[in-house]
Amino acid sequence: MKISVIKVGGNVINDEVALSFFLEQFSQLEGAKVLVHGGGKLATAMAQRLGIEPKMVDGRRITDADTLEVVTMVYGGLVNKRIVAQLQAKGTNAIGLTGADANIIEADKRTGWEIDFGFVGDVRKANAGPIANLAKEGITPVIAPLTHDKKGQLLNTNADTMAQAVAVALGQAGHEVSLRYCFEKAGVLLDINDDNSLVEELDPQKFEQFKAEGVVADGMLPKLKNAFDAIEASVKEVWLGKVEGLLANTPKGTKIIGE
Ligand SMILES: Nc1ncnc2c1ncn2[C@@H]1O[C@H](COP(=O)(O)OP(=O)(O)O)[C@@H](O)[C@H]1O
Ligand SMILES: CC(=O)N[C@@H](CCC(=O)OP(=O)(O)O)C(=O)O
Repeated sequence: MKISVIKVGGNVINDEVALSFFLEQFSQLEGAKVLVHGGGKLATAMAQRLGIEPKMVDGRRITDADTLEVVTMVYGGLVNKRIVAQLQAKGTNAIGLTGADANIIEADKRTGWEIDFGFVGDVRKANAGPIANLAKEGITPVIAPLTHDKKGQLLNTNADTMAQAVAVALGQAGHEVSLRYCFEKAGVLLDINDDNSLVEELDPQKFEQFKAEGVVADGMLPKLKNAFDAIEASVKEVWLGKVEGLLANTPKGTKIIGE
C-alpha cells in the first residue's frame, strides 16, 4: 500500500491558525496516512505555568519525573486529542495513539551520554502492523512523541525520530512510504531568514558541507539525520518544508537524496 507519514512540529502546533490550515491540508491528502506530532513548545509553556523550570541542553529537553508528567499530559493528552477532534471535524477518521499504544514503538531509556537526560527514550523497534491495519480500515493514526520500555516506563521521545522509525518500519513491511517533515520554513535554506534560498535537493555530501559551513544548525541537524536515515533504509521519498508546499499534489520543499 502507498502511505504518507507526515510529521508536524511545535511551531505549527503552537499557532492556532497554522495548525488549522495544516489539518485542513492533511485531511485533503489522498490515500493512507499517518500523522506524527511534536509539541515541544507547548510542553515548555505548560511546565512554566506549573512552576517547573524547563531544562534544555543544546536544545534537548532534560526529562525529570515532573517533566515526564507534563509531557505525558501535553503530548498524549492535550495536543493529541485536540488534533484528533479537529481531524474528525474535517472528515478524517483519526485515532490518537502514543508509541506505547498497540506497542507501536519500543524504546530504551537513554544511557551512555555525558549528561543524564532522564526519562528520554531512544527507539529500539517500531511495529508497523497495527498502523498498517488501522490505515487499511480507513482510520488515520495520530501519534504522540511518547514511547515505553516494555517494563511499564513511559519515555519522552523526539518526534522527528518517531516519524522516521514509523516510516522505516512501514517500508520494511513492504509499503511504499513517503515521509514529509512539515515545519515553518520552505525547507533547508542557505539563509535561514530567506525562504527564497531553498535547497531543492540535499544529498549526504552537501549535508556534510552545510554542517561544516554552519549552514544547517539547531533542530535542523537531528531532523536531517533522521531524514537521511529514512532514505537510506526503506523509505521511498523524504521531503522537508512548509505545509502548503509539502502537502500539495506536487510537493515543493527540500527533497532528500540517498547515497
Ligand atoms: N539551513 C536551515 N534551513 C532551515 N531551517 C534551519 C536551518 N538551520 C537551522 N534551522 C532551524 O531548524 C528549525 C527546525 O527544527 P525544529 O525547531 O526542531 O523544528 P520542529 O519543532 O518543527 O521539528 C527551524 O525553525 C530553523 O530555525
Ligand atoms: C526527547 C525529546 O526530544 N522530546 C521532545 C518531544 C517533542 C518534540 O519532538 O516536539 P517538536 O517536534 O515540536 O520539536 C521534547 O520534549 O521536546
